[in-house]
Amino acid sequence: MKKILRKRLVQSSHDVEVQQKDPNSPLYSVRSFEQLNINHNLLKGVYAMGFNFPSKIQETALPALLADPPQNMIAQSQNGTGKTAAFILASLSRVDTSKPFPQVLILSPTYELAIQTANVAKQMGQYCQDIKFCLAIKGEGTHRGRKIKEQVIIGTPGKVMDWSLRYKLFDIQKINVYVLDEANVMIAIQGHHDQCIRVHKKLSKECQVMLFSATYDQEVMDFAEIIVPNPVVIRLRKEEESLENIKQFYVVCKSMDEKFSALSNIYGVISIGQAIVFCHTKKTASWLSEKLTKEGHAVALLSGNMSVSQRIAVLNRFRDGKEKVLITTNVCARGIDVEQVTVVVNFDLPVDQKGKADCETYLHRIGRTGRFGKIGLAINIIDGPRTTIFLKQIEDHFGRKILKLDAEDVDELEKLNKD
Ligand SMILES: Nc1ncnc2c1ncn2[C@@H]1O[C@H](COP(=O)(O)OP(=O)(O)OP(=O)(O)O)[C@@H](O)[C@H]1O
Repeated sequence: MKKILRKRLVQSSHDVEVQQKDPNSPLYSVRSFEQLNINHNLLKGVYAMGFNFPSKIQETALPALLADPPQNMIAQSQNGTGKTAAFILASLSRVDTSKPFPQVLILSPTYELAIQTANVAKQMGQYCQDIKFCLAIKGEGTHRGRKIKEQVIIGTPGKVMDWSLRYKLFDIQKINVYVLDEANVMIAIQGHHDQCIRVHKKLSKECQVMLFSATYDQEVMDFAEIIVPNPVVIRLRKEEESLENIKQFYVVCKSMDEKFSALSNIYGVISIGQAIVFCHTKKTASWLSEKLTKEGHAVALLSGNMSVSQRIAVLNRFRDGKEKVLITTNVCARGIDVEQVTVVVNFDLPVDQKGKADCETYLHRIGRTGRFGKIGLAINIIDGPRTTIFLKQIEDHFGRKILKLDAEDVDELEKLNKD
């Protein structure tokens, strides 16, 4: 199995350039970054990050976002196709460094994501030394009353609302660019929705609004079109949402012990890259991590009841490859970008509040692998009729077959080579 996966997952280095020439790929581009009229110093940052050509979303969104007058946008593109870079390039292009106050406000649903986005922004802006960044997340105190001078604020909705509306640490009317990353969840989740809308209502009429997400519910889309005036809308068809480069499989187990042993077998193959294992509850996640640790495996656990600093420390260790496996719940399903993740395991399939398969979360979870055209594997563990139905619902929703895999049977594993 190790051999097969190594062949499939690691020898895919030619892929990005090939995919960028394939018109059907989300990485396809006809233009270069130079042709997108990006500021010279930002362009240097882009190249320093190793980006040679824009992806489809970058080349489609940037001309409209950089146009004069600024265009509002509601954009959709698959997981891992470079949305973050698109909105950061557009936002940083609008910063007037002669003005020492916030002009760009980027909201993320979690603090891990806000930190990650801020890091991308700092890298992209590394040659624009006068652009300053400020993180508005839990744990980041500001001295009461200290006005924020940095031009770019990246944070979570609650903290941003506190700093702007409650403590008046910056003037929201002076914000020129307002970005909602993971817009679907920002609008669909009640708490975030209320905070984003309260901030949004205080923006000036001229402020450019950008919504980016890999998925949009119809209600969210309807609502977004009401709050974002005259937007340029970039949408995907349902069948384009799930990525070809992520191969999806399922394994059937009869008991918790079998699930555990299937996972142990899978664990055996992931020394070649890294894996994220998703569980339904914090309890299962910690049970699983204890059990694997007892067997001598180095695993990391990330769950919602950890403190801010613990969560960030766990993610940093995982990013640095200190642990190969991260066991988590939905807290890590969205946006987290760790390039070396080759396998995602759904120890439990995601379920929504109505007791149906949560297809959107499924897509975001498996999108933690297969970043920017890399090949990834998603393995779903099924343990009875209920989860079989969920799997079917997911297949039907995306119109994509999920193949059976026998974690014990080498011939079956050969299937990985054929798709
Ligand atoms: N033009 C490019 N060339 C090469 N790599 C790129 C390019 N744009 C982005 N990337 C890389 O691709 C990966 C995925 O990008 P990013 O995180 O922006 O995707 P995303 O669409 O925001 O994903 P998600 O929907 O999961 O949040 C990152 O590691 C990023 O550095």
